[in-house]
Amino acid sequence: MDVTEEHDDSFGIEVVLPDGGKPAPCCPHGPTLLFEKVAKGSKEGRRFYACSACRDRKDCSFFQWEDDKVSEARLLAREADNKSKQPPFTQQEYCNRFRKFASLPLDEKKFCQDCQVLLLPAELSAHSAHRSTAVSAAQLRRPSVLLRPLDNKKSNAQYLFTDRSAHFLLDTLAALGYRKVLCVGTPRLQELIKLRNLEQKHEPMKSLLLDIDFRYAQFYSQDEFCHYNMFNNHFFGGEASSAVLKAFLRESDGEKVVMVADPPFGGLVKPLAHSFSLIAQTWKTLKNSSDVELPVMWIFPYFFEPRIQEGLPSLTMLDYQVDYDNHALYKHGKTGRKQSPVRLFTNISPRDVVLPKEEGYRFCSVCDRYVWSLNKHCAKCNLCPSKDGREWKHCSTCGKCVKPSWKHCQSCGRCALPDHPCGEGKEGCFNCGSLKHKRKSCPLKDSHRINRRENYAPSQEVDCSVYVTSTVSSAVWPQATGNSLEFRAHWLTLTVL
Ligand SMILES: C[S@@+](CC[C@H](N)C(=O)[O-])C[C@H]1O[C@@H](n2cnc3c(N)ncnc32)[C@H](O)[C@@H]1O
Ligand SMILES: [Zn+2]
Ligand SMILES: [Zn+2]
Ligand SMILES: [Zn+2]
Ligand SMILES: [Zn+2]
Ligand SMILES: [Zn+2]
Ligand SMILES: [Zn+2]
Repeated sequence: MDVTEEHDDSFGIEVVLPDGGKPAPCCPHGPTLLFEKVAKGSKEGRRFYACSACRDRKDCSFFQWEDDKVSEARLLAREADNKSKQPPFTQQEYCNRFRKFASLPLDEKKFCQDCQVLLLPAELSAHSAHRSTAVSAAQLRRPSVLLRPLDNKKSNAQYLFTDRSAHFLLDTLAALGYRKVLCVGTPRLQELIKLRNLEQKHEPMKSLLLDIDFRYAQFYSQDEFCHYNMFNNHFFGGEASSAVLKAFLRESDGEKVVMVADPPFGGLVKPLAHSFSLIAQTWKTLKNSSDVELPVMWIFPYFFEPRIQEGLPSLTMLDYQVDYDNHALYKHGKTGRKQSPVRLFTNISPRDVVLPKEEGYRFCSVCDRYVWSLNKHCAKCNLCPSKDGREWKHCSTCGKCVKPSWKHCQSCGRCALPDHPCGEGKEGCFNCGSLKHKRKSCPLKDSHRINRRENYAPSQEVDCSVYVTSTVSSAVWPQATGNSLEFRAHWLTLTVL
């Protein structure tokens, strides 16, 4: 059966986190993740391994049932294939190349746009038929501008911060006294930190970039970049590379560490939370203290709040809207549905993260945090209720605030979109929306999924940009295609035989 039908709710797919038992087979992206396909009505589902990093089989086709017997020959072929897909140079070699490149005269500094590499003089002839550009000293310090953003939406989704968001993050972290920033999938933040140090106006900050995009390895030294996969906490450079992280996390000189992660938005929350916990655990062990937590900022769409809090309960969602240069659809300052859905989730005390007044944020003294201008405090709920940036309204029958587009429906006994499939049980399942069964027999009833009843992800309402697919709640970054929003579900595009 080819499982590309996201509406098929007769089964669900969950990630089974590694428990230290049998090691998972590896694809070119490190250890694969174990998934469990749970069919309707059955307790135990069939398990299979698939790539942790790629949600499209075109990018990584690894598939293996957990109970498959894999022949020696196939294992060898797999190993050879994995090796052939690794970067052409080691981090050490990239550093040596960078040093040589930096010492070249300006007119010999060339970057091949086709191959996305800095070229040394001896390599020029091999790239003579390719498009290449000159590289100024300023460009060399801004790799995120020089490199073409990976637009592979299903795997890398390289959306780069606007100056507004990057500077807000940087200024906030500096003001909070952090001197070491662990940049997980945030290359632009890392380069701004380095540029800020060059200004010599502030106390210098250290940064370490962990990213799967090894093109960044060309620009950084060994203690500034690790080729890393955040879905399985895999260091492609092995022990030497994870030792770099360990050294960075050590606060021996009193320099406070903070981790900032901006994973691809379609990524599964559970493995991400697991990797981040492992990093936090390493930090804790080094600190030799059990009652402190590594300060974290996880940047992700608001509708993942329940999932993130399930994985990392100490994180709180802030109202700040993070926006991106190369994402035309969501920009700060727009209203209604055009606002960016991306927020900060942090264990830093919300009252300490001062959101810019000039952009319309204000402090709510009751909630003890900064909120967006349209997020009005509701005296009845005793909180600032809005999640999506629009002004929510209180429904006295439901006893809570709801989205502005919702109306109270007498027959459903709750607020919903005016054109919702009305009447519980009359038109399919109220839990997941399927027309094939009723709520009582919903196979997803007890699973940890975003419930349609909640204010987050009613699949009828397009504006929340989320598409709930069985147990895998896949948030999907809507792609602007003309006037319509194309929703990309993921993970279920895996072919399950
Ligand atoms: C949404 S972008 C964030 C970029 C960030 N906003 C910035 O401006 O620096 C996601 C980043 O995560 C990286 N990434 C994607 N998949 C990854 C993975 N499996 N492991 C580590 N990094 C990954 C991408 O290369 C990209 O840099
Ligand atoms: Zn893979
Ligand atoms: Zn080339
Ligand atoms: Zn409030
Ligand atoms: Zn209310
Ligand atoms: Zn209501
Ligand atoms: Zn109704």
